[in-house]
Amino acid sequence: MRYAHAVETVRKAEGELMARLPDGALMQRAATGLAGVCARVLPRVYGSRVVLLIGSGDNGGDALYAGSQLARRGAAVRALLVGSRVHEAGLAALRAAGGRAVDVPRSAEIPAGSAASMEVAAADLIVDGLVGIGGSGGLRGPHASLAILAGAAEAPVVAVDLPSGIDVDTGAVEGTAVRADVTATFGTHKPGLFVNPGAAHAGVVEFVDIGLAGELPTARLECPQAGDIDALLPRPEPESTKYRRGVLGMAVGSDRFRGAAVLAAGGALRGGVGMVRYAGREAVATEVVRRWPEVVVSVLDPGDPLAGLPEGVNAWVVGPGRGVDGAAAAELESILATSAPVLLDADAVTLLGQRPRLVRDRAAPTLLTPHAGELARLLPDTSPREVEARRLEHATRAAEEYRCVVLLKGSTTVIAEPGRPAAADPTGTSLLATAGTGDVLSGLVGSLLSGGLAPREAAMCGAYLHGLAARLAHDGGPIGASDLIDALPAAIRALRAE
Ligand SMILES: NC(=O)C1=CN([C@@H]2O[C@H](COP(=O)(O)OP(=O)(O)OC[C@H]3O[C@@H](n4cnc5c(N)ncnc54)[C@H](OP(=O)(O)O)[C@@H]3O)[C@@H](O)[C@H]2O)[C@@H](O)CC1
Ligand SMILES: [K+]
Repeated sequence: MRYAHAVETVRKAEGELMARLPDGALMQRAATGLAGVCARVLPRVYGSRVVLLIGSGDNGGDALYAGSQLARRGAAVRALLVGSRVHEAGLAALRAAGGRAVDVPRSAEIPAGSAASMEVAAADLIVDGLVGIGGSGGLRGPHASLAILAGAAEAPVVAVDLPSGIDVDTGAVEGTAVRADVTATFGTHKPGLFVNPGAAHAGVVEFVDIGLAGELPTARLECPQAGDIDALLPRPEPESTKYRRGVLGMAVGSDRFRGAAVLAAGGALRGGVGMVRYAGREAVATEVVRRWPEVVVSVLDPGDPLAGLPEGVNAWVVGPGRGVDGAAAAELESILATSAPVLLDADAVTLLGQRPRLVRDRAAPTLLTPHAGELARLLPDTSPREVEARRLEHATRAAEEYRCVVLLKGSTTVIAEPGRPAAADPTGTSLLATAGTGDVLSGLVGSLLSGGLAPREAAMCGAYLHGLAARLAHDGGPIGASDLIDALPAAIRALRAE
């Protein structure tokens, strides 16, 4: 598991550790780790041209000390000073090691052909020490110009602690931010490194241990790795039966959206469920069984649909393609009145917006799996754009307001549960941005719920496998939701092989 802490927590932990260490010791640890990352990125240190982008704060100080270490190993190091101040001791160390510093004019534009722009273009490695955890908002003035120049240069960019310009605690990017190939982060990960758009700016994240672990409380955000997911996934045991492995009830699809039912059932079956019990109209049930003969169906009578809902299921998936009419609302209410874990997706989330109490007052485990548009409908005065830009914040808010677990789908899937650290899925990919992938996810996570996982853990495992399956299914061309289903067994195998 990778853990991330908010800025305020990092500052407090650093303060406590610093009080017990000699002056500057923490920065030296950070700088040495950073120099090591830079040395691994460069084909060779000796003779290479390293350009440091240096802002006012200690982030620049880290870069200057790391630059001094690289200069001692024979690199030609240039520091471009762009802040209103500079870390003087770091600058002195760089100069003593043979590095040079250039003052960048504080004007907003850095003209092509200026010394600074030529240095950046000719670099073998660019180190982003513009701002760290003391930054706020998108980059300003010459900081922004340097970030753009670095993005246009051929050299790899190593970000110090985080890519300058991303919001450390949320991953939001408001304006210009550095796009790094590698980020060397100190002491703990920062939430913005795991959540898009920040995560997409961070590149490969390398953790540099500066001895902070003992001072850190519970993480704000967790990012599960393959081993964590493997440890959570239910495994069939010798005495497993289809009932023990889990019976999943599915109230999904409608005459109009039959494919949603087929895809969701496929996600459940390939997710390892013991048995799927599909409940729906005859035409849909027929399609489901044609594609998946192992599904047991309950054909619902349009005159009295609630009477036909199967009993004795371990968990329910409700909503994808189901519609938002009165019958769908009554069905949702009836399923939420049971004591089984329930996953609400798509139309069921929309219905919930008008009836929040259905979930708020529910004692049994409940999981919502909205995309940004659906989540926005659950939160008053919130637009889908705002949800996309600050995913973590909005998922957390919805989980608290509805007192349940929320999996927010999208460019980074995040999972929130009141009183627990949020989780960010690392496997997400734009390959998943096609119709029907959400239906597959609902079935997959439902199967894990029916297998006994708690909603947060089922959501973490489902999101991880879903992204991994997309990557495995991808052979260069586009993929569809059905390909995801086919790739799920390979994703589970790949996890176990690691
Ligand atoms: N604490 C520790 O023990 C350790 C800390 N460590 C390191 O210190 C880093 C934190 O250092 P920090 O607190 O000095 O802040 P940091 O982010 O370098 O600079 C903030 C300054 O930048 C500016 N600025 C802000 N926003 C801006 C914007 N949008 N666009 C442009 N400029 C902007 C603003 O300056 P001003 O504009 O006022 O000149 C502000 O004052 C941390 O990330 C890690 O790398 C490690 O060595 C380990 C030990
Ligand atoms: K930085």
